[in-house]
Amino acid sequence: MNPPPALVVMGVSGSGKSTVGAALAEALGVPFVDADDLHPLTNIEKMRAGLPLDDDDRWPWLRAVGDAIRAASTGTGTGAPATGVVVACSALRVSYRDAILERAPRTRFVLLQGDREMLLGRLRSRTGHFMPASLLDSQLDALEPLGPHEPGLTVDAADTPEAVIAEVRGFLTRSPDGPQRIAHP
Ligand SMILES: Nc1ncnc2c1ncn2[C@@H]1O[C@H](COP(=O)(O)OP(=O)(O)O)[C@@H](O)[C@H]1O
Ligand SMILES: O=C(O)[C@H](O)[C@@H](O)[C@H](O)[C@H](O)COP(=O)(O)O
Repeated sequence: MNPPPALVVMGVSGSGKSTVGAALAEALGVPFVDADDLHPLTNIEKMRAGLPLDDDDRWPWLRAVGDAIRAASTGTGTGAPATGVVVACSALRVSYRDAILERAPRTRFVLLQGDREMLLGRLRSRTGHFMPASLLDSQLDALEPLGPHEPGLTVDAADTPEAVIAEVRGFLTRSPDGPQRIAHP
């Protein structure tokens, strides 16, 4: 049997990746990985200083994210059985998602899409995080929505985590196996 697919909960800063991703992993009974924890310190310091990351900053990080997904979802290198995994990762551009798919081909993406005002409100009231609200616009500029040929689904970032979990469960039931390409609205 194929191992369960990996899910990447993606979107701009403040869209709820960490919150929804952790709740989704718990609901599905699989491990959760926050890609924020895979950034090199130089990336964290750059964002903390209010500077957006560029491709050179992101490629090594995305490779590490892809490797972590492959390891967790197949058990490779961990000695653990394949369990599936949920990862919170911005994965803003198609090319970034392709880089993840190269390493972990059965990954599906869950894009949390929200409007700027809501996201800004969330970031301004979030405390204890390195990412300043001033970087939101650079994130929205970089974001490329999921295309019709990408595997995954787009959901409303304003929904409750429970509602997103229900949508993802429905999606997994409709396409339980393999890297199907799902049409997006
Ligand atoms: N679905 C949601 N509804 C209401 N608030 C949320 C939701 N998801 C996240 N939040 C809140 O918004 C802020 C940003 O969420 P977070 O998960 O850190 O986003 P991201 O990981 O995408 O940057 C946090 O303060 C979090 O509590
Ligand atoms: O590609 C990037 O520019 C960063 O990875 C960024 O998108 C990511 O969102 C940060 O890690 C901020 O953390 P939060 O998304 O948790 O705010």
